[in-house]
Amino acid sequence: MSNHTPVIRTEGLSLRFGDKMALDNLNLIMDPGAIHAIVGANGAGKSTLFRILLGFLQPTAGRAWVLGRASDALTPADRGLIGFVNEEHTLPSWMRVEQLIAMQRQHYANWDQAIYDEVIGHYDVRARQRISELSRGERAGVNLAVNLAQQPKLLILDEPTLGLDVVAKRAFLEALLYSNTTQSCTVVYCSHQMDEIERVADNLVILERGALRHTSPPDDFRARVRYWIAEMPFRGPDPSSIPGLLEVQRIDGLHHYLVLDQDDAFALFLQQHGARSTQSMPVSLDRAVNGFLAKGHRMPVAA
Ligand SMILES: Nc1ncnc2c1ncn2[C@@H]1O[C@H](COP(=O)(O)OP(=O)(O)OP(=O)(O)O)[C@@H](O)[C@H]1O
Repeated sequence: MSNHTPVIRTEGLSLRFGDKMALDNLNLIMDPGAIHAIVGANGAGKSTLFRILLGFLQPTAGRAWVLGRASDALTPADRGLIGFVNEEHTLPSWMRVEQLIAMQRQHYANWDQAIYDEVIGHYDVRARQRISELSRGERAGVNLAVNLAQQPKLLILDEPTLGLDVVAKRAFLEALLYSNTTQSCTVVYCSHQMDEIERVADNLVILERGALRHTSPPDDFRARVRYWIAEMPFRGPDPSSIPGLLEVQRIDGLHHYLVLDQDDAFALFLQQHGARSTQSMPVSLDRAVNGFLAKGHRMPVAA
């Protein structure tokens, strides 16, 4: 694999469960050496994508490559270069931490004890403790430390901080961000927590109902969404006629609009519909992504 080979590539990747498309003609390229965040509403297809990439599921159509290899032809050596952490932090509960480390060290040729020690330094975990005795946050820490110490080329983190408190979340993110491993590996980070995405991601990938809706640095996506407030004595334009509309609210006689891909011409549009004054402001990534995803959310079909 050359330095420029995408770490993950999919072409027309589709997976159908009955009449539901979990992945729908997904074309994705993830370059090496960055932290890519994948976001999408529940059911958008994120876990399905990971299961295909790891070779656990076969697509209905299309193909996927991981580290330059077809995902259905990964060798044990390829798998040794891929780390995977999900929210369950499944580790052998009966083992002591030191036994787990000894086992991993034997199994992974690239094991780097200094990386393990550095990452676990963010946690108060004793080598003699059994995995079953660890708190959820500590188990997440051991899981991350073990995965980073294996020095993977690709590390997939699927909602790794789910169920962790604020302190444990912070420890997890700091351990991840300040680890030397992440300088040399590609991380795919999947989360619903936009504050985490904002902190870690170089690249933002938005999935909606199994299809790719956007990919760019997070700030570029944030810049696509703006918040407008218009003072409008009348009813205002029909929402279906408002370009790029994601959300509309009327608060104290002011009309609030969240819109996608609208430049200053949007002020003119509002003025033409009776706005006496208009004001626009940027939004947080959380607001931008959630407004975007809420717009595409399925509504019940009217009877
Ligand atoms: N084994 C299965 N059988 C039938 N449908 C499935 C199966 N696995 C997933 N699906 C469907 O495929 C879609 C994608 O599911 P997936 O778990 O990949 O979503 P997700 O983006 O990971 O969601 P979440 O954020 O809730 O974890 C969903 O609509 C889900 O109902």
